[in-house]
Amino acid sequence: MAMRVLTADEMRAIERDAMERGLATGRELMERAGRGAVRTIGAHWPDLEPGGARRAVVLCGPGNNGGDGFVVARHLHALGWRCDLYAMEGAGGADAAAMRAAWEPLGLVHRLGPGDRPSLEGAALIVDALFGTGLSRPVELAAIALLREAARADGGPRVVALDMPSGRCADSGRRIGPDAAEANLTLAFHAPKRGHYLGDAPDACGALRVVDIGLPDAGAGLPLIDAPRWETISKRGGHKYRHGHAVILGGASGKGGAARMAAQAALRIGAGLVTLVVPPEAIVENAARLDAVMLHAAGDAHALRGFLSDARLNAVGLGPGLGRGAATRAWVEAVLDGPRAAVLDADALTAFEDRPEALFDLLRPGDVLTPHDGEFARLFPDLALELSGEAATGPAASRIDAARAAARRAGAVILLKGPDSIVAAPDGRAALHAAVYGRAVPWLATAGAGDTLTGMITGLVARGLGGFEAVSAAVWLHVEAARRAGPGLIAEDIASALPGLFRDLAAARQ
Ligand SMILES: NC(=O)C1=CN([C@@H]2O[C@H](COP(=O)(O)OP(=O)(O)OC[C@H]3O[C@@H](n4cnc5c(N)ncnc54)[C@H](OP(=O)(O)O)[C@@H]3O)[C@@H](O)[C@H]2O)[C@@H](O)CC1
Ligand SMILES: [K+]
Repeated sequence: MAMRVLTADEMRAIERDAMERGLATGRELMERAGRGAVRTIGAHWPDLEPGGARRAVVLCGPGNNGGDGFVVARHLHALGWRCDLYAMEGAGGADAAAMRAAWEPLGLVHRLGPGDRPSLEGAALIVDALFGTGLSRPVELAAIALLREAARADGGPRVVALDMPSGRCADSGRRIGPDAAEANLTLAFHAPKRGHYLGDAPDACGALRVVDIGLPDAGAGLPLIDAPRWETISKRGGHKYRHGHAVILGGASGKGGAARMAAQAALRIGAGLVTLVVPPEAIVENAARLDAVMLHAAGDAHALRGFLSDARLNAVGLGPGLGRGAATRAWVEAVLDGPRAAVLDADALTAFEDRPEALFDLLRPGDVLTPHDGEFARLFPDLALELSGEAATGPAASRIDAARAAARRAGAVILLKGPDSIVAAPDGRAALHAAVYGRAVPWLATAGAGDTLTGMITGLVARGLGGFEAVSAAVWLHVEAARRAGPGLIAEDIASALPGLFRDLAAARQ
């Protein structure tokens, strides 16, 4: 089953359900969280394990995250650590109070006030147990800057955050207010939260590990996109016409590279045939550069409509290298007026920035839009605005909320691209693809990578996958191919890496 990411509300519901069913008390869960955290810290940093005269500074907040901190301190103490506890004043619940009481015979608890910066002298570890899923407003503590500086420094104490780096929203990954902590290791209790994967939060989290606290997997949350099932992308015999005919539209002479890369990617992902349709004057250039991809000339939208009336064509991808003018709008209208599913990217989106509703009126539920953040902001300025800057209260609106709202409004599948890509369908389905932590591919930020992805999605739609399924498969394969190619990658390498990737996926299945 796909790994799932939770909101704070979903996490609370899982805890509540387990408690109501008598599976565990809140205190038992807190004990498991703290004990599991210490075990995971030891596994992640084995050089810290032997204990000895190590010093840890533990910062505890007023809620249950702070309660976890007292449990961590007690278990570190049992391993021979000297722990200095700093706790905020506050209401706190009964469980957190009980964990504080269990710590108190073992050592002092200093009061942590807004301006306090605890000494880190001789410390090997700092535990951020200030705020987790309950963060509701900006944090005003000098200790936050201390955590951030320590996480960024080389050679100082290592920072471990319990559940979230304090000041980051568990639902959106955004900072609540201007100040948020950073960590070298973040420990998510029971399951990762959405906020661990979104925006710049992965940088703030450092590494991410999940700590099992013995709660059942209720299947709640948003799926994290994993490898597509081999059956969905493999070919089981049949001639080329059985595997779909993808069409990519290309632009003027001299600007054809983007569409050519999309066309080649559509072929590599397994479309039986791919035709690149270009203005007549661009035929010579493209004929000199393409062999397996077929070419067709269309001088205007009328000619395009005529070509697309061929019932054997299955899907059309357009946008890369088309230009932003009225001609592109006319091509988009011609495509959306016909029966083929469309994948719209780049200039096909930007051409409608003045009147996005005109585009939305034409879209059908199986069509796909693949905006990056800039293109998204042009089509959905109000949704993008909600995501800009820091949030004032938690939980804050997230890229997932924005992509879902955009899919509903557009009436089509949306792929909001980034290291954290969101796919959302107008029927409410959504999934997250995370190219962060161990799957980070910073070298994928290169010219043509998006055009290649457009081609891969178009190819899969031509082969018969629905828009949502095609995007989910393509986005994973795209990153995996880029990981194979490695640093130094140029966009052409992505499609070239697909055969090796397919070979390994097929082998893994046997
Ligand atoms: N329940 C369980 O059994 C388990 C829970 N677990 C742990 O509990 C964590 C969630 O605990 P939580 O719900 O108590 O929230 P938490 O993040 O500690 O903060 C809430 C407190 O902070 C306060 N507050 C908020 N923002 C503030 C600010 N800016 N500045 C100052 N105060 C602020 C807020 O006050 P309020 O907003 O109500 O005024 C409230 O008092 C979760 O992340 C995990 O670590 C695990 O042990 C597994 C078992
Ligand atoms: K924390």
